[in-house]
Amino acid sequence: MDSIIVEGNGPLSGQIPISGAKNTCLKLMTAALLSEEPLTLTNVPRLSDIRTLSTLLESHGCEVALLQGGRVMVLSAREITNRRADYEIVRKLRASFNVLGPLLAREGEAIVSLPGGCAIGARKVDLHIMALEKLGATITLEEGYVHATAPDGLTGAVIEFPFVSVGATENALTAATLAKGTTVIRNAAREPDTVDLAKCLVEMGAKISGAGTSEITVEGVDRLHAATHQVIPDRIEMGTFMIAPAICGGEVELLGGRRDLLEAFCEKLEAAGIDITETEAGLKVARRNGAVRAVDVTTAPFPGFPTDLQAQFMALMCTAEGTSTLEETIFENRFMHAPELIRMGARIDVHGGTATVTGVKGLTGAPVMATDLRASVSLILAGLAAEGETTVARVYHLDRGYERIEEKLSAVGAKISRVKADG
Ligand SMILES: CC(=O)N[C@H]1[C@@H](OP(=O)(O)OP(=O)(O)OC[C@H]2O[C@@H](n3ccc(=O)[nH]c3=O)[C@H](O)[C@@H]2O)O[C@H](CO)[C@@H](O)[C@@H]1O
Ligand SMILES: C=C(OP(=O)(O)O)C(=O)O
Repeated sequence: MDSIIVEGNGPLSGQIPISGAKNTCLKLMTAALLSEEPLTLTNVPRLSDIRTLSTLLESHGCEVALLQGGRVMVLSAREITNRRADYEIVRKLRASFNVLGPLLAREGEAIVSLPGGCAIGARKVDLHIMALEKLGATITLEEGYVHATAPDGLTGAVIEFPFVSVGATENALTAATLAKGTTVIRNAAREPDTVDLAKCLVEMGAKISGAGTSEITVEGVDRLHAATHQVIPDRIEMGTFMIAPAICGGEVELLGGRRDLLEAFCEKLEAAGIDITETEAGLKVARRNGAVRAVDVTTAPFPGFPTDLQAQFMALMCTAEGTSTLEETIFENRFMHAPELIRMGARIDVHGGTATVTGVKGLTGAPVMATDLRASVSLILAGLAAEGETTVARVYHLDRGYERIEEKLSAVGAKISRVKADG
């Protein structure tokens, strides 16, 4: 397995282009299963998660063609040839569980393995199942697979989630597009990913209103048609790279960056003393002088502070002036980066869902282990701020979600390189 080597860095300067959003693109790809006609996606990120989901879609009979060096993807599901989503693929990423809604809505049956993804908590699927049952599906759990049937099709219903689930909202949304009648999804996720999915479904002919609010209404239609849709910028990649100049000093412009996708995070970064300016090309982030201040953070569904940026923010807080409290409310096991940061000299106490971070004068490079996607990148950020060399092992997690990360960070002056497993 490859490793990444990072050396402590001075100020960064330059531009980083932001790729299309992984978590959005994956859900858009599942929508292709709803129609016999092709869905063309542009601004597709080149990531292993995208390749893994392509393989899964191909296993259902969907043709996946990549154009323009992988930036454009044409998905044609003329015919569904297989309704079973295999454990060997689904275990690799959580989003693959979202083939369930589209397969069930189109075929009246889907057999999908319980998902995997980052080991950051129990990550149940009861809300997905509840939502599809409301739409009239019969669901059983058979040897690790969710078997859903609706031989006469799905029927619109009121689905009320007890708390926000991005994945369950999206499974309900895609399934409801082909259900008979009206579906109302209450306490729906408001994440930009969900809004972009709804937008794409509308472009495919679905009748959806209220996306971006807590109540989404879907009028079922008989069929969806061809569409072309541009994937929104990756707000998590953007937030990650905003931390780089914050932790090293300097000024970096994020090309294609959009503040509206990350308002809560931007406010916390500003409270820590970082300058953020909207430019014509995106967002400029600078730490011109002075130390970073400690700031408390609580993760929450959108528009709150994203759980996917908690690890990176913790890396920043490790060298901030003062003590900060980071509360993780989405996942019960998402502090796996803390022990690794401690190896680099950080002072962190974790109690349940709360981490208390006391800033230290400097971190020191160390060999560390990447445990999940966002944890991996937090170690790279910490490595950029540390004295000496940090080797981050097991970086396959990183390649799931960050496109050409060494290239992008090197371009702004970071000392980062990859050691290939085969030498
Ligand atoms: C609300 C939230 O921030 N969701 C994040 C979550 O989406 P993802 O869709 O993976 O997770 P959910 O939004 O569904 O999960 C939110 C919470 O609900 C729980 N749950 C979920 C479904 C279910 O059927 N039963 C259940 O109990 C989960 O265990 C979790 O504690 O991880 C993604 C990848 O890190 C992030 O991009 C999303 O922003
Ligand atoms: C945790 C993530 O991915 P997954 O849901 O596939 O584990 C992520 O994108 O941060």
